[in-house]
Amino acid sequence: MNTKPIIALDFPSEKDVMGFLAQFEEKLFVKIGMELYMQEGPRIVHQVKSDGHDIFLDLKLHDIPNTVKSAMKGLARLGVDLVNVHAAGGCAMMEGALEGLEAGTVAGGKRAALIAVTQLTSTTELQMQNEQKIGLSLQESVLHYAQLSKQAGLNGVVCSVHEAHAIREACGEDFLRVTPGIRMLGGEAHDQKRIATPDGAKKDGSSLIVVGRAITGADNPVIAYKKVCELWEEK
Ligand SMILES: O=C(O)c1cc(=O)[nH]c(=O)n1[C@@H]1O[C@H](COP(=O)(O)O)[C@@H](O)[C@H]1O
Repeated sequence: MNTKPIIALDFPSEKDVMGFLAQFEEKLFVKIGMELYMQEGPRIVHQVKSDGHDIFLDLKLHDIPNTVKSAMKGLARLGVDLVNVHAAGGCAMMEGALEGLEAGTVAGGKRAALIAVTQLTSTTELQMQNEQKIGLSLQESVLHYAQLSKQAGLNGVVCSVHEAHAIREACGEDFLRVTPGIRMLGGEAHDQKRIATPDGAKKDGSSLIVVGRAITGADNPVIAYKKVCELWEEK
């Protein structure tokens, strides 16, 4: 899989996205998430794909197994590269997602990689214990969800950089550790709680990084992206 930093296209409209992408000369790996997809639907996926970019479609499905299976079957037809669900939906739901993805992938086509969100990078250990009533440490909870996702046959997880190393040890190098919550040194965290720099992510075992506001909110997004790439490439 393409290992370029994934740029989160958290924009409200097609117009904003196209204006943003027009600044770049190279083909990118981008993430289309809820904000954009809820406004523009499958059309924006087709458009970004036809411009030659790789796509992580981040809709974080979380429902009963049958519903997720059917929804994933539909998403598979969009021909994206990476999709996700919430691991909290359970093993049967994740197996359903995989079945749907396989059933919906066109014959001879490449199936999207399927990953599961463990604990959101905006969650702290205290919040997890108080609000979700999970009596584990955050590291243990993330690791548990990673192992459950692996058992269900998924290709990896979304986690923070802080858990990536332990997941690689437990689940193997090929099991993807996709890490959002990426900030430049001293950059504003916004709503993220478990953050790291691109070079920290590389060092600590991320397979892929997801970067939104550090690039999209920069005065010059192309320069910001290049800086992230340099740090990510440096081992
Ligand atoms: O699944 C995700 O992509 C995701 C999971 C997670 O735990 N944390 C997280 O921030 N994300 C997404 O990653 C992006 C991070 O954006 P920034 O905080 O602006 O870099 C957003 O689009 C989030 O929806």
